[in-house]
Amino acid sequence: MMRRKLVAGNWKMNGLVKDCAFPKALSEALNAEPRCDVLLCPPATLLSAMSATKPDWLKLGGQDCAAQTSGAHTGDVSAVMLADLGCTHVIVGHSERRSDHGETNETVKLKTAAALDAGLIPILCVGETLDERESGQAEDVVVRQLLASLPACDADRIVIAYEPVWAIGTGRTATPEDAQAMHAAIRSAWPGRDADVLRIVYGGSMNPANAEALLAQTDIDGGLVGGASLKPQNFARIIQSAR
Ligand SMILES: O=C(CO)COP(=O)(O)O
Repeated sequence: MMRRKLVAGNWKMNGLVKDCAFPKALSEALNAEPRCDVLLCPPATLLSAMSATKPDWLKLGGQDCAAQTSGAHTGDVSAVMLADLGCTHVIVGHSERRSDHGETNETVKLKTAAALDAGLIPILCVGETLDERESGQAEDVVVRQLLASLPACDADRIVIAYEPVWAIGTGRTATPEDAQAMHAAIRSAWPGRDADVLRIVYGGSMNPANAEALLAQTDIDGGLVGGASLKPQNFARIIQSAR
């Protein structure tokens, strides 16, 4: 099964209006249209401006969405609002949302369902802590987290991001072999019969130096890139390593 790779940038809480020049700089750094899907998830404040100026091949996504569609939820942004701005994807259940905002698997499941209802492709994040890995429970923890956060869904309507918590922003990456083993475990745990079309991307200190080896693994269908997506040159080199 050939799954088209997806390289996504998660800017987290970084980026000001001046950074809307990023898509142009990225196009220049790439030189040619990418051979994989490329997604950028800037902060919600920049989505409208970027949506107006981005090239067609660059997809836009939110970093989170509310579980509800609209109403009295001060400060929240709904999946419908993201779709309205031209977003095609939204990250849900990132470990920073789980820890900063106390999001549970149940919350993440509702948000994932809201994204699907709005016609967005959720990028559902799962990952173990260092303690969980060192005590040999990583695969069990991740599979349990996935099944508890996943609403009924076809595999071609969702992306799973495996992001080991200990690898996020630490400069410490999972080895290609460990990441491959986890991605294979996620694929075997997929509850539907369509697991072969499920895209599973890796996140956690992915950079231009380690991307190629990670992306060459059979079950690694792309990357969710934090820090290295902030500079057009770095992000372009990761995109170029995805074939
Ligand atoms: O959390 C991440 C992407 O969602 C990964 O962040 P870093 O690439 O900065 O480690």
